[in-house]
Amino acid sequence: MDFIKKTGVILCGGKSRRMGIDKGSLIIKNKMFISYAIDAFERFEEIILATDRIERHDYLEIVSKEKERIKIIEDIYPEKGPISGIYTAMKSAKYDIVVIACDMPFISRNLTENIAGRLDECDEKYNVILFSDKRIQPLCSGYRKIYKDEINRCIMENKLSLVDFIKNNKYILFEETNKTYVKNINYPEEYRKLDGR
Ligand SMILES: Nc1nc2c(ncn2[C@@H]2O[C@H](COP(=O)(O)OP(=O)(O)OP(=O)(O)O)[C@@H](O)[C@H]2O)c(=O)[nH]1
Repeated sequence: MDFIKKTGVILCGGKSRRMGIDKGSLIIKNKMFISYAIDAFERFEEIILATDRIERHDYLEIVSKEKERIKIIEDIYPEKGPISGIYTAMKSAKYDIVVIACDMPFISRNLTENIAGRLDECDEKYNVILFSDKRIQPLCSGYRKIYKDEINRCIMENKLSLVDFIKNNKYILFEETNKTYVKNINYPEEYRKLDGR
């Protein structure tokens, strides 16, 4: 199989305050959320699990051993949210990155691959930002490694909004009408309602 020359990044840090337990370790149809995310990057040459503290997340160690292409990295800046995971991933990624969150169990391989394809097609200064469910989806988008220093500067200045970072730089929108792919599960009630859990 020819691998896609992009780095797939799965954000799996955070506090899970609303859910109460790590969202990546939740199970639907006998499979952990994190495994659905890994499957979405099946054809990517490199996969990064971006977490805040490795020792807190045993299940990440276990799933990372399933494939040689998976590595776990720890946020360089703690307590700064998803932007910190994206920055740390960019620093160690071989390629431009496609980012998804670990709490999107319906994510599709087609979607991640289409975002990767759009990164290849468009000018290399443009991030590729998903527009779905009537809004931009910064946690399911393609980012260029050239913005690493810019993102670092945002974090240093405590400007932690990814939406602001996106809007202050070059981007194109990638539209996806099926909003199910990016549905994320944040609350125990939402999890309980999932079919086949
Ligand atoms: N690497 C990394 N990922 C994060 C961090 N904060 C959140 N995430 C991830 O970003 C995605 C969205 O996170 P949220 O749902 O907004 O935050 P959360 O902390 O997971 O959950 P709440 O505490 O309930 O808001 C999830 O995939 C999280 O795993 C962080 O500080 N570092």
